[in-house]
Amino acid sequence: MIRLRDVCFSHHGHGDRARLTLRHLSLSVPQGGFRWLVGPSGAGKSSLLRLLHLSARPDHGTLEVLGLETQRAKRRQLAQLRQRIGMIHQDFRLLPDLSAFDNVALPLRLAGQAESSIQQETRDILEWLGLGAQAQARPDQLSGGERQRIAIARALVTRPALLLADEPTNALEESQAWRLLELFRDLSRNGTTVIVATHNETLLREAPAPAIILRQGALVNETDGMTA
Ligand SMILES: Nc1ncnc2c1ncn2[C@@H]1O[C@H](COP(=O)(O)OP(=O)(O)OP(=O)(O)O)[C@@H](O)[C@H]1O
Repeated sequence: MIRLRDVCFSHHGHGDRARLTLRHLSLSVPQGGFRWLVGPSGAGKSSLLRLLHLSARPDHGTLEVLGLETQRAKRRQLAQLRQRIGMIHQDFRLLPDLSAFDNVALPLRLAGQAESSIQQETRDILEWLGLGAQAQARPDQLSGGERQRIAIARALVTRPALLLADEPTNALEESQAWRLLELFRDLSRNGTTVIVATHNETLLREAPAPAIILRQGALVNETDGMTA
């Protein structure tokens, strides 16, 4: 379960006056729920994903992620919680000096998993995403779509309970985007909460699902089908 009550958030930049980026957001997503996250550029979609990924904290209000109220949680609880969250960043954030394989394996290594199962699971997900042949390539030797699929593999390899995706299809061909969407839906049917920020009109039109709609940091409404 994800629950926000009256959450406000501002970016505190260098010397700039902080501007309210998210305004009094209250919403909830049940475990296993799938939500599109939509709104014009600058509406606050990435900022909301940052809060849910525990990379930033609300200035105000309460934020519950996977049942844990984050403001009351201890540092260790937050670290454990973070290991249950998969995040696909808009700019991929791959480590440039590591191979595709080692980028994907990293969260499993950080979680202290046995090397034999790391090898197996990393190979499996790379194969599934059609990247078996690129396993030893570094990110700068890969295309944009391949890099995006590495970022997707890294987010999925830990089988997260919450998957957050920021524009995960923008470098993908249409057939790959549909395949990814099917995967997200399967994950959600199997109990993973999935929140996908997108501008992809085709996906939104062809795959109606409840949407969290933001405008200028405020929630417009949550719909049960098509987005506004
Ligand atoms: N690191 C930052 N420092 C200061 N302001 C920021 C920072 N990141 C985002 N903002 C501001 O916060 C607001 C919301 O940005 P955010 O990236 O969350 O929007 P978005 O809906 O994800 O946009 P896009 O669709 O273009 O990715 C914008 O006004 C943006 O300029």
